[in-house]
Amino acid sequence: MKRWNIVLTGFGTVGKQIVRLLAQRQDRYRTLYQADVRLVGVARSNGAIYNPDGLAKEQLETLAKSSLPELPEWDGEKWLSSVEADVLIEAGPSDAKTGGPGLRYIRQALAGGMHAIAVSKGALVVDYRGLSALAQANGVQLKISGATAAALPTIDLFTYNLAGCEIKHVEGIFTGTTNFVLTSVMEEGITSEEAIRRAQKMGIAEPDPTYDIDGWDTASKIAILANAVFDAKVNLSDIPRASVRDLSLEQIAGWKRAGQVPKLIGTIRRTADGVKAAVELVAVEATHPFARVNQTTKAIRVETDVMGELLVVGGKSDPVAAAAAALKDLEHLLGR
Ligand SMILES: NC(=O)C1=CN([C@@H]2O[C@H](COP(=O)(O)OP(=O)(O)OC[C@H]3O[C@@H](n4cnc5c(N)ncnc54)[C@H](OP(=O)(O)O)[C@@H]3O)[C@@H](O)[C@H]2O)C=CC1
Ligand SMILES: N[C@@H](CC=O)C(=O)O
Repeated sequence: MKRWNIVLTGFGTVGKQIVRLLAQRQDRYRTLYQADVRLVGVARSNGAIYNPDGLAKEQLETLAKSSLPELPEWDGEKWLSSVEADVLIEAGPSDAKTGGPGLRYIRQALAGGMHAIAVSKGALVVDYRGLSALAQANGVQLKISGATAAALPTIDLFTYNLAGCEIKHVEGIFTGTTNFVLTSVMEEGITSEEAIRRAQKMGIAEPDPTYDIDGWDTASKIAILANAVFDAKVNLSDIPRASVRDLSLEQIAGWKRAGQVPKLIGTIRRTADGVKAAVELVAVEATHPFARVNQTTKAIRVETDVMGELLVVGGKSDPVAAAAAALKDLEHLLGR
């Protein structure tokens, strides 16, 4: 039985679900992969716990309950360099400007020979290429399902199911929060502010919901996918974005009168000038397949050269589903 030590950075809404599912699935890992998977370390914003034999339930409960004391001298990178682990799962904040702590943790993990599973997006937005090269140079893997629409298959669809195909065009509903807002204002008649509050309660909106509402979340996901799948060099700042904030009653009434349904759609297309990505607010006709993708559900449509067109609908945004997507990546590592 091979031992797999896991460390987790970020113990918030998704991190807690990762911990719960990891514990629940221990027997599955033993039976299917002959893997003794142990969570040995968990870090929050200003403190962490570590036990090389595996963290006890009580230690995790204490960490979850504690409002950690202010420890300005606590250094997450120093802590990470002191732990022994095979896999880092990064579920801290998504900082798409600098990469935030996630970028430093993932770099450090890969350079030190750990596989990394990213749930946060910032590191990948800022330096997917660098991280991918670092992983390759160190003989480890960088897995990114959680950061690329999580339960909706995107990166795995491209790399496994469509392996060998030329991807010509991608479009999708990649952000559950914005789809929930649009569905709510159209069908329930509530304001976008109220819909955002509900998305926050469900744990799917980003800590600063502006990141979702103004299209940054979708832009981040398509930037990562464009760079990972199309080997492009797309910067977040190059991607034109649309927002679902301040939708007027006239706009909503107009869509309803025309029988159209508004959707925030991310696209990646090959052009003569290279790969282009965009986030647009599109009023699709009622017959369009995206018109029936509602609430927190997401969808992706892909055009390929030889496998035709594919449409995947589902993989709603949800913290448990996001945790499950990260652990799908873990199973791919265990099963190598
Ligand atoms: N929510 C969702 O449905 C999904 C979220 N994601 C991504 O997953 C990530 C986590 O989301 P979510 O759990 O909702 O966010 P939360 O805000 O609930 O949790 C963030 C966690 O990160 C911790 N953290 C902050 N700074 C550091 C640091 N320097 N070192 C270690 N830990 C740190 C926080 O610590 P503390 O507890 O001390 O505050 C907290 O535990 C985000 O990047 C998000 O974009 C991806 C897919 C779906
Ligand atoms: N904020 C995102 C969740 C993670 O990617 C969403 O609403 O889909």
